[in-house]
Amino acid sequence: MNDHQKSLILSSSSQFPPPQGVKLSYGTSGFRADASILQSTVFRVGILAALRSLRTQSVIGLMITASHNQVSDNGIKVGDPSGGMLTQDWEPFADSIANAPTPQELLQLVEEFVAKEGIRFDGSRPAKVLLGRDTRPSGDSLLEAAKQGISSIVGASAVDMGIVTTPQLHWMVRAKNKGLKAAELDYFEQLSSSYRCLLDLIPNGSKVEKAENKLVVDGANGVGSEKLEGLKKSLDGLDIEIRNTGKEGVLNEGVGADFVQKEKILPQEFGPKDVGIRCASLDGDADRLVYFTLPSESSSKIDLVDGDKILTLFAVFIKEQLSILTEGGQMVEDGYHARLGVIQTAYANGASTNYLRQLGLEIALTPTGVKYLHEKAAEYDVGIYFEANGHGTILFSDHFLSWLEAKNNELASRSKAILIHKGWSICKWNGLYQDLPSRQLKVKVIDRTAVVTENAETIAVKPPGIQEAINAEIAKYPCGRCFIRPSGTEDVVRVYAEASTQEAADSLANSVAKIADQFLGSRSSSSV
Ligand SMILES: CC(=O)N[C@H]1[C@@H](OP(=O)(O)O)O[C@H](CO)[C@@H](O)[C@@H]1O
Ligand SMILES: [Mg+2]
Repeated sequence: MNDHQKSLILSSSSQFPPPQGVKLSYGTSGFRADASILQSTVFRVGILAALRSLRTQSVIGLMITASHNQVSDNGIKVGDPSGGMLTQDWEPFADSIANAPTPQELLQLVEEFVAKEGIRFDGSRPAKVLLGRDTRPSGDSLLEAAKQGISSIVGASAVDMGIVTTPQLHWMVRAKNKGLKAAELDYFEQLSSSYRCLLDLIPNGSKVEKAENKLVVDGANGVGSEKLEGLKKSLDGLDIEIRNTGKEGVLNEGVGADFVQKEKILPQEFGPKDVGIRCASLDGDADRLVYFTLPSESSSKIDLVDGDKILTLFAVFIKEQLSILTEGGQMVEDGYHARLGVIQTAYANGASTNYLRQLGLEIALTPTGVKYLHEKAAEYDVGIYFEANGHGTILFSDHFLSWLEAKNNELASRSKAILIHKGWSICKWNGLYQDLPSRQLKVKVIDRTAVVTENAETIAVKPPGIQEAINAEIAKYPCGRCFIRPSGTEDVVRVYAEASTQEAADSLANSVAKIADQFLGSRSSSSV
């Protein structure tokens, strides 16, 4: 690092003093806090992104969003060259620079890290960072802070992709690094043409009834609604109505995937007229999707088709596809066995895990957060991961894809039979298994980091004695399951409970919330 570079970091960072008395950490999905205290953090993550770009000699993504959090919060997360999340190896550096009290200390941390990582400033391939943001009003000024951080690294450039969804930004970063077209229209084109390819596998058009074709989407009053409007234009034959577009309501307030999944009631703007119709909810940055239907006009209680059910549908379908390929000993002939893995977190409904296990699937459990699930899924030839709240995707290994390409003709002619065979409605899909009743609570404690967990967050090892107290409660409930963990996106401890009836799940969650209060010191608790 030359003197010019050092003085650039010192002078620009003096414009962004860190907030006093606050310790931020790169949580489940980047930094999140009240937007008013994030300028300095976002500026510093801008520096980190430019360094990551130099280190990987690739384009890096920065997304300014607080997803499902309330509108006054914001946050920032880094996207790695592959389109995934920032490698976890860099998170300690993110934490340390975010909390460095002075420009001099910040510079020292950067210098040490640059030396450790062997980052070179020879100008051969300058840093490039793609920036995206959700619809939060604080997004504009945080975007400026990120740009300032990026331009504190000599030669680095920031490309503003505007208001985009989180999946769009990840896709754009990946496409850029593969030398492919990476504009928003290219994204829509890829999604719609892939969808058309799937439909083309069904001879004589779709078997789905006209009424089943209608989909009403709750856009969470966020970015997803506008983007879905754009995508709709290139999607023929799908009858999509979008509500909660943000023109009137407030982001994530009584709307969106997080609300729907945790409250299990209709979001705003939905009502008795929607009985029996297939509905879906996105979250604030449109990287979560859950489906639901309203079974009866007399109540706003919904039948939820959550991330676990989406995962199950994919798992059933892909397992069938793989077994077709095995028929006739084809895979054996090749000496190749594709490994299919299903990845869940402790929040997965126990009934889904049982169902998947009965199908003979290999199931892995990771801590909460896409970064953990994605990493685990990448260990398989086909890795399917979903959080119960609707984050997820399917990963195919390069090896599997090239093997599949070689078998292309064979697969195309056989897979038609499977799709015709299905022709499922949302009710049929939902009926794959019955969810166990569950309840989530948040407990506001004095210091949530006092809770330390193990075994994919299913056991609290600190504070001492808390797990024993929780176990004693669980033992009182048939089919009871319960765990606590500190949230990585909000200043709360989360309680999750499952039991054989809703009353029992509620009561177990409430008792364990009280235990959390007693051990950790409460600041008052609330549901969901
Ligand atoms: C119980 C729950 O839904 N937790 C969510 C939530 O994380 P917490 O660390 O629980 O606050 O936000 C994450 C990011 O959106 C998401 O990945 C995760 O599943
Ligand atoms: Mg989100």
